[in-house]
Amino acid sequence: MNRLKVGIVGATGYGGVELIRLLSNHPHFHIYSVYSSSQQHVQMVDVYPHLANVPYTLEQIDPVKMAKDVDLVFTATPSGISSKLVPQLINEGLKVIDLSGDFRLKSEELYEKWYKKPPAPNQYTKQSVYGLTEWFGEEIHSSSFIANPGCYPTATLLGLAPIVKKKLIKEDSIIIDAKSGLSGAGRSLSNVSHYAEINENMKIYKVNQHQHIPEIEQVLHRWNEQIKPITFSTHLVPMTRGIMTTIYVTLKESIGIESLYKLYEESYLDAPFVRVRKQGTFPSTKEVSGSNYCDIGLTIDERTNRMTIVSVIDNLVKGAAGQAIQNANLMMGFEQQTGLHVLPVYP
Ligand SMILES: NC(=O)C1=CN([C@@H]2O[C@H](COP(=O)(O)OP(=O)(O)OC[C@H]3O[C@@H](n4cnc5c(N)ncnc54)[C@H](OP(=O)(O)O)[C@@H]3O)[C@@H](O)[C@H]2O)C=CC1
Ligand SMILES: CC(=O)N[C@@H](CCC(=O)OP(=O)(O)O)C(=O)O
Repeated sequence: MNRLKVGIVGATGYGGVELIRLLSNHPHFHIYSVYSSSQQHVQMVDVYPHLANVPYTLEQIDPVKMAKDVDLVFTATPSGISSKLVPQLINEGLKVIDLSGDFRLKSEELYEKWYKKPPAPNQYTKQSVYGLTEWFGEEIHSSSFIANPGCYPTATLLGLAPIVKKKLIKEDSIIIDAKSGLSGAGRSLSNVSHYAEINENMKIYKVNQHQHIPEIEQVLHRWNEQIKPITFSTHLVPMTRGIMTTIYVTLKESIGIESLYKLYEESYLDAPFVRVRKQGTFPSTKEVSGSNYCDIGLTIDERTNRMTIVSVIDNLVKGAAGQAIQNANLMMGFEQQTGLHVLPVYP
């Protein structure tokens, strides 16, 4: 079988370089071109010395030429850039998986409010399918344009889906306490990601203003219209990769822990990348690092009737490049695991 030719825009960033790592093992996708807005005719090895044996040279972003060269493009570009670039790629007939937040929110007002940027043209946002693979697989399969989910929403929504869909929780009770490693902020340096600022430190940021709040609420409403606004806090922790979301919800009625485990296990029976942990155990970020897994642990506090759900992912894999490839697999009719059979890197 001829391999499908794919292109990567933003290959010099963390999402892009993770796409290169994972696609290098893919039996059906072949990285044909990598593109950059700032560096052309530069070899990838000169940007990333760890890619010493990778032959790619950065090319100019030219939608017309791209459409002649490749079948599918991953855009690992910042929000505000994808909104302008992706429509050009779609107009050229390319299939697109966009890793940014530009096409995830269906409401232009919400995008402007939370991203503080002009929204993408509505006709393209309407076409996009939200790529939370485990729950929207059928739509993804019949789509040619995916808005790949944010990293925090991926961990949060996979943790909440079974109980929200079954309407088991009080609708105004969702609190999400989330932590991320530094690579979640991308490759460009800021004061926040300065070693001296983050080493042996922990910081809360974007308090009640995080752009992933409306993304999470949009999906929760698809599952249960009665869900009320969530409380969602994000923290930077001194590690390179990983996201942990600790989610608190109040149950409407008391439910045995055995029944909850049964619900989660049944919900993810056909989801090879979601691992519901054994009762009484909780996942840590290192236990999924470098892999496409989302690991979930659960418990109920019988004194308060509150449930605690812990969901961990690698932000660059299941939170970005891995899920993007999982979606590309479904879109092209391959098994979702194709090319993603990697165990976590431990320790
Ligand atoms: N890091 C993460 O964990 C996650 C990131 N995302 C999203 O994925 C996208 C990429 O993130 P990430 O890789 O971390 O970011 P980085 O900052 O590491 O890389 C982004 C890349 O975008 C390219 N770029 C910048 N400006 C332009 C432009 N005007 N036109 C075309 N390309 C441009 C740059 O490459 P060049 O200069 O070579 O063009 C840059 O290397 C973002 O939208 C991010 O929000 C989503 C989930 C998780
Ligand atoms: C650690 C860190 O800074 N993480 C980033 C994740 C950004 C991201 O992925 O943005 P979009 O999903 O909106 O594209 C943040 O919290 O803003």
